Amino acid sequence: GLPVPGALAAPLGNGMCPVAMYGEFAFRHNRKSRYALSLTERDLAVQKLPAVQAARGRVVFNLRDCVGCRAYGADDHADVGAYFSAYFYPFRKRWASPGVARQRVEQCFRVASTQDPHGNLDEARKWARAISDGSVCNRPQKTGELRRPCTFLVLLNPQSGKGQAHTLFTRHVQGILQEAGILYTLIITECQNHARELVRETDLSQWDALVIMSGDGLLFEVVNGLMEREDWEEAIKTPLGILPGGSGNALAASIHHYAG
Ligand SMILES: Nc1ncnc2c1ncn2[C@@H]1O[C@H](COP(=O)(O)OP(=O)(O)OP(=O)(O)O)[C@@H](O)[C@H]1O
Repeated sequence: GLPVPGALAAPLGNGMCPVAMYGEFAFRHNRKSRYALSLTERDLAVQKLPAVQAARGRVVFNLRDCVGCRAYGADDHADVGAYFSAYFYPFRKRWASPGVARQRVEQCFRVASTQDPHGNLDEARKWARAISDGSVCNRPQKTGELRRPCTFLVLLNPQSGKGQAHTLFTRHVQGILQEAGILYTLIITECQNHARELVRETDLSQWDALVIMSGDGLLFEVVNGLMEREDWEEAIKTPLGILPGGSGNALAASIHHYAG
């Protein structure tokens, strides 16, 4: 990015945090307009240029709502530009129903400050790293240092609920894991106690978290599997996640409600 221009730094920040990075880019799918990006510890402000009036054409994304950011080169060899995409899930008003829900917003920028594709890619990577780091620092529950890449074991019960867990995973979860840069192994349980036995025997050091996509029953099995291990005292500290795949999903609903 460009050096932070002193005169712009204060108004573009959120008033509390100084601007850590500043750059001017186009959107991936609209190269005509240019946007000023200001990254602070808390948020990413996107200001359409020229900034005629404060707060017009300006959108601020909270890094707490960001699941990840990745950088990549152009598909087209004739394009010297590089790209970075940030994935946000802010609360937005629902369409045609009351209340708010998290909705996906992808912001994809084109870096073309030089004629050198490698230089542009380095710049895009710097932004992607800074935005990803910022999103991790802003998570409500900090679970210590995250290993990169982070690796999950996902246990999915294909029979749970109306038998739609696998479809729901493919349609809604897979993409978010990719956006967050999380590697995962998906195990589809074949019968009762499959997950319990697997968790009892597996080398847990391979996984940063165990994610259950099912109802309460499969989580119950996984907790039992962890407690049946010789190293249960350590094993039970493995972070567990639950994604609603069952019919009731009472536990998933309350955990996600309290986790925001
Ligand atoms: N492939 C499978 N075939 C049959 N049963 C399975 C399979 N995999 C897991 N199970 C068992 O199915 C039981 C019910 O699963 P779970 O509670 O997760 O779903 P559910 O009953 O649909 O959800 P909810 O608790 O929300 O009503 C669990 O005890 C689990 O051991």
